[in-house]
Formats: sequence, C-alpha cells, structure tokens
Amino acid sequence: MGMDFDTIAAISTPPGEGGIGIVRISGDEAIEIADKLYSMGKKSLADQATHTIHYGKIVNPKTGDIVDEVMVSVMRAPKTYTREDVVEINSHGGILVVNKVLQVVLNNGARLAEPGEFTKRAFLNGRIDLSQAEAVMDMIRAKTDRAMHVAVDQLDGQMARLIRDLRQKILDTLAQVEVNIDYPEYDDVEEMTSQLLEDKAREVKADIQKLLETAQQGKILREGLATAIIGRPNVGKSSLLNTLLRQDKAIVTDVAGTTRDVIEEYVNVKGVPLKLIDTAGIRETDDEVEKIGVDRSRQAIQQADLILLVFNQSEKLTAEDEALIEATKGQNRIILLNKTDLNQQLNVDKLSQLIANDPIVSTSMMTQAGMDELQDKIAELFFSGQTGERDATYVSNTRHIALLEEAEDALSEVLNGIALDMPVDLVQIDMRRAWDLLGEITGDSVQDELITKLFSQFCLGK
Ligand SMILES: Nc1nc2c(c(=O)[nH]1)N(C=O)[C@@H](CNc1ccc(C(=O)N[C@@H](CCC(=O)O)C(=O)O)cc1)CN2
Ligand SMILES: Nc1nc2c(ncn2[C@@H]2O[C@H](COP(=O)(O)OP(=O)(O)OP(=O)(O)O)[C@@H](O)[C@H]2O)c(=O)[nH]1
Ligand SMILES: [Mg+2]
Repeated sequence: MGMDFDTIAAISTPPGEGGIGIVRISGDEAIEIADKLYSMGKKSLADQATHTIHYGKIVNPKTGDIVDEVMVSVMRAPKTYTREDVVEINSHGGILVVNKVLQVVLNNGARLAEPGEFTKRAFLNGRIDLSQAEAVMDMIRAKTDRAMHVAVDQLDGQMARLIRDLRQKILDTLAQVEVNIDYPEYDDVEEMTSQLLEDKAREVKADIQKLLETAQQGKILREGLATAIIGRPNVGKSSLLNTLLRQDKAIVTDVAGTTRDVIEEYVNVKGVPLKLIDTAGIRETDDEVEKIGVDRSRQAIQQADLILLVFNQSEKLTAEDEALIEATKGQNRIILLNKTDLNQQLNVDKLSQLIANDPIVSTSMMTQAGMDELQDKIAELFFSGQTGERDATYVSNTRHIALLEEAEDALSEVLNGIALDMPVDLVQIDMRRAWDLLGEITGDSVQDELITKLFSQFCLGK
C-alpha cells in the first residue's frame, strides 16, 4: 500500500526511563523484519491478524542473545498511522533496552527514520493533509487546554475542509470562466465573466479575512503571549517570574544586576499561555556582561505582546523608571507597584500621570499580595480581544497566516484588475495564484523542499 518507500524504524517514546518503550517500524518489510527478531515458539507475526498484539521475546538473530521480553503489535496497511504496514515493539522502558531493540531492528533491514518521518508518510500516503500533520506537532507542544483544543480541531481536518471549500469555489469559478471564453453564448459574455470573477473574488476574500481575524488569538494560543518583565535592577522582576511559575527558576538576590541574561519560561495564567521573559534590570552600566543583558532587555521590549512594568514602591520614582515608562509607551502593559510590604515612598499620583490608562496592580512577592488581581488583569486583557466563539477555526500557524495573507493579496489584485477593465485572461492568473497559495496550506500544491523542512522540525519517532 502507499507509495514505494523503504522500511523505517525509530523509538517513538520519550528518551529516559519509563514503564514501556516503543520501537515503531513502518513499511512493506515491517512484519518480515520483526519476524526475524520475534521469538515465541513457532509463532510467526506474518500469520497474525491485523491490529493484534503478541507476547514474545526479541532475540538477536546473529548471536542468539535475548534482547528483551516484549509485546509486539501488528497493524497492516492501509488502516494504520502511516497507511503502511506497522509493527510496534513494546519493550521494558529503560534507555539501554529500547536502544538495543532499535539496534537489532536496524541491523535487520530497517533504516532509522528521520524526525517526523512517520507523520510525513501519513501525509505522502494521503491519510492526512499538511495542516493536519502540522497539528500533530502542535498537539505535542500544546501548553494549555485551549492550545490543545485548536490543535485537535486542526488534526480533525477543520482547517483542511475550510481551505478545500475555498479552493473549490475558486476552481468552479475558473472553470466557468473557461466555458464563457470558449463558448460565448451571449454578446455581453466578457462583462458577465468579469462580474462572476469579481463576485467570487469578493466572497473568498471575505472568508479569508474572517479566518485571519482569528490569527492573532490563534498564534498566541499556540506560541504563548510573549510577556516581558521589565524594570530597573532589584525591583523584584525575577521574584515575580518565580511567583508566577510557583518555582524558583530565576536567581534572586539583593544585589542589583543579578539577572544577566533573558530567561524564558512558559506558564498558564487562568487559561492564557504566557511565554514569560525575565530580563536584566535596565540601567546605564559599565559592566560588559550586564551591558549585553540590558541590550537584550531592550529587544525583549520590542518583541513583547505584553509588558509587565515593575516598580519598587518603597523607593522614589527615578529617572531610570521614567525612561522605562517612555520606552514601553504604546504597548500593552500592566504596571506593578511591588514591595507593598515595605513603606511607600513612590508618588503614585505622579506615576499615574505618566502612564495614563494602563492598569496598576500593587503587589508583594513576599506576601503574595496582589498576585490574584494581576492574573485576573492578564486574563482580562487577553480575553477582551476574543470573539468568544469557542468552536471558531483558529489560524494559529505562522506559515498558514502568511499564505492566507498572500492569497488575500492575490484576490485584491483580481479586484483591481477588474476595476481597471483588464482582460479576463489576465485577471484569471491572479485568481489561479490564490488557488495555488491556499493549496500550500493543505499541501496540495507545495514544493518538496518545504515538506522536508516542515517535517524535520518534528520529534524523532513521530
Ligand atoms: N501505540 C500507538 N499509540 C498511538 C499512536 C501510534 O502510532 N501507536 N499514534 C500516533 O502516533 C496516535 C494515534 N493516532 C493514529 C491515527 C490514525 C491511525 C489509523 O490507523 N488510522 C486509519 C484508520 C484506523 C481504523 O479505522 O481502524 C486511517 O485513517 O486509515 C492510527 C493511529 C496516538 N497513539
Ligand atoms: N520586601 C520585599 N522584597 C522583595 C519583593 N520582591 C522582591 N524582593 C527582594 O528584592 C531583591 C531583588 O529581587 P529580584 O527578584 O532579584 O529583583 P530583579 O528585579 O530581578 O533584579 P535584577 O535581576 O538585578 O534586575 C531580593 O532580595 C528579593 O528578595 C517584595 O515584594 N518585597
Ligand atoms: Mg532578576
């Protein structure tokens, strides 16, 4: 079944000690290879029904040594993950044991799979489209329930169906245009055809725009809201990171300039996935290492979706504080007045004037005061931009977003061409380009190199 591929194998469970480790084999020779190693009296895997599992031992045929006691699943094409014959050897989950099993499999005719190659075969053999393959990876990497939900829908083919419908609309239109041009029944056929192209270009463009409206949310769900913790040295930035993580990740000391590099950690705040970025306190400094850290903090400000701007309210506002207010102006920010367990020195009225409407939360990393309010504010900011449609199709993948934007542009060109009275056969080219671009999302029209690149980002054994 499927195309003519060699037989591949890899460890499909995570590296490390575990209860069970799985070596997966896929391809025409999967069962034959497994039979060379499988030992259980006279029993042969080739005689077994599909989707059955069998107890036995893996024996190295060269030495006769027993490698492990195992369970072996036999799944025949086409109803398998790859649409090829698949054998899974379930061994005892030690790092060495699983590797030994893989070694004998490779020594007996299988080739080591590349990262993502099983899923790549599922795609090449037509079981899933490219957006579904990408969803497999998103699912593995999902960090919150909502991100997981988006990936599950995409794996289920929600995106693929939507894109296919849009492509079908374009294709039908192009076909009708051909007919009109080849068999002009009426005198005003040129005008009718332009009208048809215009209507359909508008319709599909509106559909694409609707999808793109979900993109920002989708991307954040998938990648996390890039949240930079900014403030001058010693105000409690690393303490805030640790508090949100409920873990001591970052080093905290009373020495100003403790954090030298940018630290990134993921945390789920009331359903919002945050990519938290703890930065070096920003100040003028002569220390070379600290200088680099400070430069990176400035970069983090530029790239952040949200800024948590931290002040030490037990000290007066400094010129450095004011410079940071200026540097983060115009971005989504929440102001933290930290160290409320100490006496207040900071002039809040003066600060309020400088920051206008941004939310202010008083916190203490010592007592945890204000932490709940801070998390509520973050969730509020995030969900306020949300349509509330839980089952909307979210576009979350940067590659998909870029292609949708290009397809939208191509359709704008169609509309421009028609407005300028350009000949239909020229306008048609842009319509056709939109069709191609949408096809790259599902993998219907896509270059081999891109496929190779996409799957190489997968985990080994997937
Ligand atoms: N042991 C094991 N667990 C696993 C996987 C696996 O490959 N092996 N999977 C992956 O890594 C996931 C399951 N994904 C799968 C997706 C499709 C098919 C499959 O055989 N699809 C057939 C229909 C099967 C049927 O109808 O019976 C098809 O679509 O043609 C199998 C697994 C998660 N758990
Ligand atoms: N009293 C009090 N001390 C705090 C609070 N938050 C942090 N600290 C203390 O302030 C000092 C500096 O905290 P850090 O979290 O390292 O500060 P930072 O902003 O990361 O500092 P740099 O990495 O040097 O920029 C430490 O001694 C913390 O224990 C707070 O809310 N109250
Ligand atoms: Mg720090």
